[in-house]
Amino acid sequence: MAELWPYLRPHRRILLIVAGISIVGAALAVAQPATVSVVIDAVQNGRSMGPVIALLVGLLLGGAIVNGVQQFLLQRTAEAVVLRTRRDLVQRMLSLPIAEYDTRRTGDLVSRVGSDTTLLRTVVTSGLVDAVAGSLVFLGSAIAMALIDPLLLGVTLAVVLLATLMVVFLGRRIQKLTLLAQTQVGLLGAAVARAIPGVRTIRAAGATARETAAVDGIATEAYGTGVRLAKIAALIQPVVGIALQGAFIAVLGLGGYRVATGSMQVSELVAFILYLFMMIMPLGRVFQAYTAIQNALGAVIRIREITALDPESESEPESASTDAGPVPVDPASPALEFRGVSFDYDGVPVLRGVSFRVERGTRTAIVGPSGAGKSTILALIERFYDPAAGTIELDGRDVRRSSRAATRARMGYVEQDSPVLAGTLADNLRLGSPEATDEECVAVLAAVNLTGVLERDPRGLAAQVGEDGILLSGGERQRLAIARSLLAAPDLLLLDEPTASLDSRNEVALREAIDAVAQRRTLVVVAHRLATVADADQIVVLDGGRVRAVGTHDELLGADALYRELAEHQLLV
Ligand SMILES: Nc1ncnc2c1ncn2[C@@H]1O[C@H](COP(=O)(O)OP(=O)(O)OP(=O)(O)O)[C@@H](O)[C@H]1O
Repeated sequence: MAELWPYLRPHRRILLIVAGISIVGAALAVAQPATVSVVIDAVQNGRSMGPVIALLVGLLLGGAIVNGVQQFLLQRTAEAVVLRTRRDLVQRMLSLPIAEYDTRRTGDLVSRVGSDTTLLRTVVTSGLVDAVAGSLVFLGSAIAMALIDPLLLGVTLAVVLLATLMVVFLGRRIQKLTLLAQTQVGLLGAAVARAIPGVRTIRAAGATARETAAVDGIATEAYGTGVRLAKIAALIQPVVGIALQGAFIAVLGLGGYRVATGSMQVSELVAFILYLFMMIMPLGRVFQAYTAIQNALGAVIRIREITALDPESESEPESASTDAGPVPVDPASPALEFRGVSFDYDGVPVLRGVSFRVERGTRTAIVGPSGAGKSTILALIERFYDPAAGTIELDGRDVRRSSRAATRARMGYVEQDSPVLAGTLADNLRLGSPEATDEECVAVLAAVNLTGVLERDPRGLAAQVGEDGILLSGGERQRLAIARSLLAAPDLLLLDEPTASLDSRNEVALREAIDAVAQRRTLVVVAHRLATVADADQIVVLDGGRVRAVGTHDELLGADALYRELAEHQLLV
């Protein structure tokens, strides 16, 4: 319960109310056998039965109504528990440090939000409150039974204890197996999430059958675990059944003997047997509750694995005024400066002592062989990761002295390969500037030569771009992302050129889009095509994580062998 309490705590008031209602329901139920006993006595002694029967009907009806209200409140609370857990989970999932997403599998994360949270529902509906009410009914019945015949009660409790021990033993196994089953559902999600975006590659490689078999294999394993769970859950019902029957037979035999010898009244035996049912029926529910809790605990382990992770840390701004307004900018300071920056991905060195300056309003290109660390430089400026050594300054100020949100708000960033999200053109444009008007959206699309995309679909801005923007070409995706940055009008734009080769028309369109954004702002482009950067104010040549040379195209052609080689490959000389 200690593990589950944090999820139930926000709903404790309504749960308390439901527990109160269920106690009323339990009291109404406990009163029924006693009333039946009074009816039997009345029949035996020829007294009037009218009022007692009316009372019995009232108890039955009242019990049914209370039960209905309780069920509704419980279901509603259960949904609220799931909603809150999903909210917390998604909020944490989207704010983890970027490095966390490098190693986690999307499908598995999705299944935690969808499937694991659902298991919390049953704790509330079939579990918790029933356990409280069930225990009370159990206690009430036990007291009533003790008053009627303590010996018969002793026999009953011995049987019940045996059943409880077995259920507790089985419950432990249920928790372990649920965790395994949910992990397998996560793996299944991950396998599907891998296959769907890669479906073109899989189809082209003729690997559809093998991929299907791989997913099928995981689904079959999940089935196997489900069956093992079902076997254990199936054992619980018969255990409770045997307890009921065993206790019933023992009580009937012993009680019948005592009635025959005259040491017990028939009405007492009938009432005792009714209490016996009343005691053991909720026991079935208490056991079910115990199973549901064990079940949920398996899922909670997976939910907590994410919610226990620290979100991306916020640097302490130097003073309260830092985030309150724009930072006073020293006009002499460069827009961006790297000073001896080194960085590792999980111990693998990627950047070593990188230093360069980017003056305000200029265009800087970063070039170098594949894997040199170019994209990593942009990731560090965006503060997706922090350097292991050295500093990065924006407007003469160490970025670690401002909050990440404030730093990011001052720049635009266009990712290399998937800078577009599923949804419409308008959704993508308004991602960073939700208040932009349709006219502004159309204008930025024109600025990056995307009017054609707007016109070819009658839905215009409401046209869908497909998963990861698959309905657009590589160049169009990049230009749409550039248009998005234009809308937010940042001072500094970081642009990671697409690695995919573009046809010459798209390349010209992309270059024009870059020219459009370069006006009135500082631009840092990771360039894979030197044609895009030949007219940059400065070019930083990166090789093996180190800066080899910095200069203009013409300077570098003469001074740097690697740059010259890259340029020759691209027929620029
Ligand atoms: N998230 C990551 N986790 C671990 N290693 C990474 C990660 N991203 C990149 N790397 C590694 O860091 C090195 C530099 O990668 P980076 O993407 O910065 O290179 P790049 O110069 O932009 O290459 P390209 O021109 O091919 O895009 C590569 O060896 C790459 O394998």
